[in-house]
Amino acid sequence: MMAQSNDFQRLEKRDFSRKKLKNLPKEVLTLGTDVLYLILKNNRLKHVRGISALRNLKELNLSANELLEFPQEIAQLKNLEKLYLSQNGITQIPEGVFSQLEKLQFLKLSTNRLKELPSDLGNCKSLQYLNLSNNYLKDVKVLEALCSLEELYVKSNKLTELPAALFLNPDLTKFKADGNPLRKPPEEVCAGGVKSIQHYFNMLGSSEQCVRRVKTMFLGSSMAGKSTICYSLRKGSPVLVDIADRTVGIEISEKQLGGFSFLFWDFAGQEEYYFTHHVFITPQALVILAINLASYDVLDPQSFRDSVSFWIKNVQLRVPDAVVLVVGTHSDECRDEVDVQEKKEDIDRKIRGMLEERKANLERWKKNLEEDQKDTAEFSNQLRYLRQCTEHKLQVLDLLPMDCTNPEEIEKFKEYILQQVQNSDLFPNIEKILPQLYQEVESSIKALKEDKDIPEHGVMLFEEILNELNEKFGELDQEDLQPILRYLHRIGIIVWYEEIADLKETVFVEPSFLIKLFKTVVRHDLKNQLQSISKKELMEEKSLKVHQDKWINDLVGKATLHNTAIRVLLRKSLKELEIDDEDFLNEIVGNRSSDGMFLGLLRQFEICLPTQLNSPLNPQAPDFVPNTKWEPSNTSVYNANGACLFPSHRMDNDVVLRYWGEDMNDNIQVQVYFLPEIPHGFFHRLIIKSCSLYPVHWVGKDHCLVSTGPTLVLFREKCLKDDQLIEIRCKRQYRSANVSTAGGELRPSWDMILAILRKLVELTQQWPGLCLYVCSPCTVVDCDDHFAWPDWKELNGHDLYNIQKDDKMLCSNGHTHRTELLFPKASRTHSKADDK
Ligand SMILES: Nc1nc2c(ncn2[C@@H]2O[C@H](COP(=O)(O)OP(=O)(O)OP(=O)(O)O)[C@@H](O)[C@H]2O)c(=O)[nH]1
Repeated sequence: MMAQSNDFQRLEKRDFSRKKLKNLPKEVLTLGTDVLYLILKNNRLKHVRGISALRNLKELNLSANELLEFPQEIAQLKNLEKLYLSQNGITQIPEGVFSQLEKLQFLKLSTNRLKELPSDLGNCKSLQYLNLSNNYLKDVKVLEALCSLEELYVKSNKLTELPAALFLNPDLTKFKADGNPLRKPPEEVCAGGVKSIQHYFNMLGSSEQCVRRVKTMFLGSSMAGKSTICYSLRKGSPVLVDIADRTVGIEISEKQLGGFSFLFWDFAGQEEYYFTHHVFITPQALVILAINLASYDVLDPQSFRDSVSFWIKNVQLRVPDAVVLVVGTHSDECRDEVDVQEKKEDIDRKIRGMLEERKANLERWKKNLEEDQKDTAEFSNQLRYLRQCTEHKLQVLDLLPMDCTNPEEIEKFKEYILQQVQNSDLFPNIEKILPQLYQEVESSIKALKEDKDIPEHGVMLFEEILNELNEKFGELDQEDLQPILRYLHRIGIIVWYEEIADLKETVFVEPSFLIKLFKTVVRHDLKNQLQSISKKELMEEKSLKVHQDKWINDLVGKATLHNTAIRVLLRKSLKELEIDDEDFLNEIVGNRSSDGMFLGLLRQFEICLPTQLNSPLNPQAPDFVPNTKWEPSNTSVYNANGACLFPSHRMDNDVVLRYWGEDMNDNIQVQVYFLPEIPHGFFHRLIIKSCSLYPVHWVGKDHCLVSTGPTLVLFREKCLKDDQLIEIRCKRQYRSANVSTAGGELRPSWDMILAILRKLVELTQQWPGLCLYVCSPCTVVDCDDHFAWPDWKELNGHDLYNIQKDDKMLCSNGHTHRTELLFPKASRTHSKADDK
């Protein structure tokens, strides 16, 4: 009975993916009415003539092919419930197809070249899932009629407005629209989810306002003159900033100039603050890059790297669609006009060179892929992805020399900025439509700060803000305030982590206070800070000199900072900020039995890794080694509960290499290449993310080792022939001869590698300008060929084990490999597909 039903199912469901098909083979066309599910993804199909013969099809998967025209015959597949057409080059959908597909529930059309939708798409009354992301759509009004829609994705299109009626449908619960030039509702409202959008449209009904806001970020090395320009623009005349008033972290302010509202973010130049940038650097921004011309040296390549290219690459990775105004400050301190001109030309030329180089590198990657056509599916997937990367265009304007002490030049600079933001080629959509209430709440919060109705640190309970605002607005309730605060958080005016249980009641009305707090532990001179703790300060946390010595030793030796030390340092810096409200201090600092808000924030920002201090009974402590007798490395004088590991403080890889040993040729290996480079701080965050999955881990400077049971996985930063990459390696476990050596044995290794890869890909979301290339190298000595991973972009939510079907793979130099050593692959006996 069982066998019969399996046969029957096999007839119903046919999988022809990755067969390098250019036409539908006879074998498919003659399947007739028996087949219900047909998978043709990852082929090279340009058309599917004859498909209408498969009249009973319920599911058709044509994703990742080379279709340029929508296959009209699909209109005759009246039983179709699921249709996949993503990753093709379809430019147009004819009218009259979708009105025929009454049973269609699922439609995936992402990553095509659609500019318009057919008007009869609205007739698909059964449609529950629709994905139109990565197209060129300007209008989705037709979707209003889709009354059963539950999930809708329209990311990365050209949408400026969303139809309000779409959100009247109570079933629509999942919606994503990032990467669109939206004005109504603005992207920041959409990021808050369907409920926020519904609230926005409800509020808009009564009144609306047009806001022309320019998010302006001042970047550049320390002392370049960022604060000077920012303050001077605000005041309208030169403001000389005292060195003692250097920016700590970030300062946020707003200024009305020529009908535009400029929201200024003045970032501190010191590298220590770099980790906070991702919180504030947002899409569609104007970046003012300050470069000190007086100290710039045309002959020293390091000078360009430190003061220009580091920052441009940073912006390019984080905000690939930004406009960068380059300002050469301190021109008055240069030798003469000729010197200024020479430096200007040098910087402009080198910036152009840099941007060209990135383009050329992408082209080189593309060419490599084109030459390497051995597996067409992976080739076209990677190529499509590279094409997407090249679509981002960072615009860097020529350098403007400036003497920030000269009132005329400040005035000229103001005019220059206004001229640029009015240029619709550079800033196509500065206008945003907002309900009046959103604006009113924003200005009321500002007024509360100015009138000192709230404490200077700006840390408030949600309830407190609501009460304060209610005095003004009367009937404002929680449901109204939530989406508005969500929006202000996305804009960067406040910080509110509503998704974190411990923080959801707290709103940071002064985001810069948060960064000042981080400065307590994120600093180069942390050791000096620990040394400077006084006896009295130690006593407050019931600590002794001997503890202080241990804190210093553990910081230097293990890059860990004890939680008690953090509490002492934090208490000290809060006092320096003149915060003496004891309840508030306790809430932020915490105590021996409860963590305090600060530790939660450190975790949220992924600045450090919470770890346990050594304890004789704790096999989860950092130096526990699997399969060996557990012995504590020392018996701590201090047995408080926890500490934080700062990967950036690690100086070498000794501890990692001690447990890893030698690299072996039979290691399972995956390489992830980064273009243009691995972002600053990326690897440390990857360590923090990965180690939180595996409590047994060892952290080094640019190596990290994680383990579960006997399985060890190493990942490290590397540079190979000028290319930067992260390599993930796993040691093979060899079992006794009577155990099958089929793929199942490799599953624990692949599971760990995939877990780290997933974290890596998750992290790259914060750098939309980054290009990745994922591959497994040929492991034969001296062979430099590699096997590209076709589906790494689908790491989340897909079972990669079932993707590769062949048992063996051949590299271009003729070396044969078992597929399960190169890709996650289910063994024949364990394949889920076979079970189905
Ligand atoms: N002579 C002259 N001095 C300038 C000019 N621009 C800035 N300065 C001075 O340079 C010093 C540093 O300027 P800031 O504006 O604080 O520099 P910053 O880039 O904000 O520095 P960080 O806060 O450390 O990131 C201050 O003393 C300014 O007065 C300029 O064009 N000419």
